[in-house]
Amino acid sequence: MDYGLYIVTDEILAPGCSHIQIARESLAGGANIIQLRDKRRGGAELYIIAKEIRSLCNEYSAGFIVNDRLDIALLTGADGVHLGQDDIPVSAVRTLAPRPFIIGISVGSVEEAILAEKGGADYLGVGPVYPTETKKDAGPAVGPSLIRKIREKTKIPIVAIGGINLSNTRDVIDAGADGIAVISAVICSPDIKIASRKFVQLLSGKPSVV
Ligand SMILES: Cc1ncc(COP(=O)(O)OP(=O)(O)O)c(N)n1
Ligand SMILES: Cc1nc(C(=O)O)sc1CCOP(=O)(O)O
Ligand SMILES: [Mg+2]
Repeated sequence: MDYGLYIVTDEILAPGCSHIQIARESLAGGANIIQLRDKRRGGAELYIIAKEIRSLCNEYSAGFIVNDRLDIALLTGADGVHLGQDDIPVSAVRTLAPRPFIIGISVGSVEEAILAEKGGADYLGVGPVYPTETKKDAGPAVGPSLIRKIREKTKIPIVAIGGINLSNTRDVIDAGADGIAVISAVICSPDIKIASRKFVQLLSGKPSVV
């Protein structure tokens, strides 16, 4: 899985723009992974949305991850689920979802990262790297130095999240992140496709032409 540009959907930050529209525009701009993240909708609606995003991701050969909802991920053929520290333990999820199903875990310390890797996680969501308004309970920013420390102690891919923008992307990649998970810097921009493309170009080392 290429973790490069990992877009997390959020309809609250983008009034009038649905998860599906966010996914479609981000994919057209070159996003590698879409994570469906919705704390409000029930399973019936999420199931329909997730199925649609699954097929969009297939069109672009991109990965599809569902936040929190293992049931929705499994039922819609998602590539994986993203879990927080308080969610079902990875060892339990594995009994229902063997590899190649991907399990991503949020971590905010070296200790959590080591435990997540030992427990069988496939990647680590490290954050919040920078201050963010998007997730109020994310805790204090850990900075790129934590990515460097986690890189030294673990082997599985690291996805940096929290306050990632075009100006700090280089720093988190240089610190050892395999990808960046972005919400507001893409979703709150006037054009999601163009914003995604700028990140992709930055990650590929090419100068931005848009
Ligand atoms: C890639 C990635 N990393 C971290 C998170 C945060 O997940 P979690 O801690 O479960 O918090 P919520 O997103 O559920 O509020 C993530 N979603 N994606
Ligand atoms: C969903 C999420 N998880 C975080 C964590 O630290 O685990 S920070 C975060 C929000 C990221 O949004 P933005 O790109 O707008 O800062
Ligand atoms: Mg969660």
